[in-house]
Amino acid sequence: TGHHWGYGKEDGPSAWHKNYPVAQGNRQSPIDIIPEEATRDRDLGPIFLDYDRCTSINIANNGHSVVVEFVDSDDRSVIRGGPLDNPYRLKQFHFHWGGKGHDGSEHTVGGIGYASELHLVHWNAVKYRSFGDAAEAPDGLAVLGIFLETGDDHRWLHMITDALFMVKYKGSDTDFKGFNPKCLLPSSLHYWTYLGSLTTPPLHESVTWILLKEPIIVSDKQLGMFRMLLFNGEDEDERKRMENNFRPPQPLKGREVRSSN
Ligand SMILES: NS(=O)(=O)N=C1NCCCN1
Ligand SMILES: [Zn+2]
Repeated sequence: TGHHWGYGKEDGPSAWHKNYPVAQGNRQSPIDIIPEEATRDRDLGPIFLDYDRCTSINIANNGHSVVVEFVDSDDRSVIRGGPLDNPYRLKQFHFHWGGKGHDGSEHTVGGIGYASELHLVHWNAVKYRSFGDAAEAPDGLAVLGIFLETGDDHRWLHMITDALFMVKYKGSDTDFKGFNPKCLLPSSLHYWTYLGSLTTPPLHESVTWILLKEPIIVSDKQLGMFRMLLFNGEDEDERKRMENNFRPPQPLKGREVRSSN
C-alpha cells in the first residue's frame, strides 16, 4: 500500500515523478550551487543555532537513511536569523552518502559533489501547528545542509557510527539520548541559501535551504560504517546495502542563490 520509493533503478529519483508529480516542479532540490553566480545580499545576516537545550530521543533506520529524532514540542532547539523570519524547531537530522570511493552528497558546488551530506531538518512552529502542516507550506521548513569530506577521523561522529549496528535493518530504532548536533558543525557558519524542496518523496516545495560553505572532515572508515546499514527489513530475503541514497541536482528554473556575507 502507499507509494514505495527508493534509490534503485526502478523506484529511484528518475521514477519518483510518477507518484509525486511535483518532482518536476519549479523549486525542486537539490541543486548545483555555482558560487560565482550567488548574490551577495547585504541584508542577509548570520544564522544562529540555539541547540544547547536540544533533546535527542532515538536513532532509527527508516529504509532510506539513518535519522536522529529530537523533542520538538517546544522551542528548546531552534535555528534562526539569516533568511528566516521566525525561529524553526529542530526535528531530526539524517545523512545521504555514496558507494565506496564515490560521492554521495545531494547538492553539488561548481559541479563537484562531496562524499556525504548531513541534513538538519527544522519546522516553523510559529506559523504552523505540526511538522506535517509545515512540510506542506512554502515557508514551513528550513534544512541546514553540511557537506562531509573524507580525511581524518571526525572526533565526535563515532558517537553516531558506534550506534549504527543497532539500526542495521529498516524499521529498527534505539535510544539515542544526550547527543548535541553542535559537535557536527564546521568552524564557519557562512552559507548559501535558496528556496527549494524536500529531496525525498513527497518532495514538498516547502524548504528554505541553508548550506554551509565549509565541509566537515570525516574518515573513509567512519563513512564506511554507514554502508553497513541495509535498505531492507530483517524479514526480507534480499539484503540491499544502504548507499547512494541521494537525489541528483535538479533544474534551477531561474531561482536566485544568495550568499551570506
Ligand atoms: N532530504 S530532506 O530534504 O531533508 N527530505 C526529508 N524528507 C522527509 C522529512 C525530512 N526530510
Ligand atoms: Zn536529506
